[in-house]
Amino acid sequence: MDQLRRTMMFVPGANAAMLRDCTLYGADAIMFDLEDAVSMSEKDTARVLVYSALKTFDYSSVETVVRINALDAGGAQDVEAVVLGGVNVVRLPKTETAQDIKDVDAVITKVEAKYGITPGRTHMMAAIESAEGVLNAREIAQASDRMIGIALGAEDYLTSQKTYRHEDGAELSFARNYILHAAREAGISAIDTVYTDINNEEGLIRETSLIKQLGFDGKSVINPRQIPVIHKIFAPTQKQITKAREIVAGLKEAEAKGAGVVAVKGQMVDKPVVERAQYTLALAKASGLEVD
Ligand SMILES: CC(C)(COP(=O)(O)OP(=O)(O)OC[C@H]1O[C@@H](n2cnc3c(N)ncnc32)[C@H](O)[C@@H]1OP(=O)(O)O)[C@@H](O)C(=O)NCCC(=O)NCCSC(=O)C[C@@](O)(CC(=O)O)C(=O)O
Ligand SMILES: [Mg+2]
Repeated sequence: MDQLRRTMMFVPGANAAMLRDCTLYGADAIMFDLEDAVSMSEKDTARVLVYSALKTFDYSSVETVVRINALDAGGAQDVEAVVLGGVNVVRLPKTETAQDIKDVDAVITKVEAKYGITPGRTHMMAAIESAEGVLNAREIAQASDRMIGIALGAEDYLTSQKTYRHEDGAELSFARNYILHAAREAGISAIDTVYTDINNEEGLIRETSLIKQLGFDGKSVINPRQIPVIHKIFAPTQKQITKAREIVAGLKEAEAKGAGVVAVKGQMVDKPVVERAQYTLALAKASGLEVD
């Protein structure tokens, strides 16, 4: 299956201990932050620390992402440092237009050429954090071949919308659905926003269940305690795994008989049902569950 992105954990770039220990908690991706989790006075230090961490520590068990600053606020230096450090994905915050992505793409292309790095090796993703960004999500998602995902940044987005987080998430409904459609149209990942109330496990479960139901690939997280909660919700249940196995076996039987459609325990099984079953089994396997 595609790269698992159930959890993408923000790690403040100026915190050396967190940079060292962040792989211990089992997140699918680690997102080193050079933007809002770093004070203005620590921006240069954080850039150097993240570069050194990428060069020094073994992050091979995770996907590495760096949230850079805007290009006119130190972002160009951020890109040079982290592309040279070998990061997997550069995340642009507060993306408003496709041109924002093209501009960062051009800087990455220059840096890859300057240091003899395989062209296109560095991937990109966009965080969408404003009304303009949401409305341009389709063009943003397709702005570069480097794009692997788009994410909602709800804290900034809701500030721009003149509202705040509510329990039922109604205020995020349009942005979530639009971003998800834009990601699916482009064939890239859709990552939901952070849940900031770190001691509220019930709220995290409610929000994660909702975004999984919508079809998101995962969430940005800010604290290691959120990771197992989210992974548990994304893991298929034993009942879903059993059903998926029956469907895949049913298809094999149908193929052997030369039929395109078959009924498994009273349910019609055709191509989309089989694709979903195969995805369930791949997700179960990736979640470390027994599938055979
Ligand atoms: C919240 C808190 C201070 C709580 O700390 P506490 O220490 O009370 O937590 P504890 O649970 O006690 O920690 C137990 C152990 O885990 C270690 N540990 C904790 N967190 C860790 C971590 N993240 N990475 C690695 N290690 C970690 C800790 O060091 C300790 O290690 P040890 O001492 O060895 O036991 C801490 O988590 C934290 O700083 N989080 C990151 C915050 C952040 O990055 N915000 C910016 C991104 S959002 C944004 O910008 C909005 C957005 O832009 C988003 C979008 O765009 O998507 C939008 O607009 O919506
Ligand atoms: Mg933000």
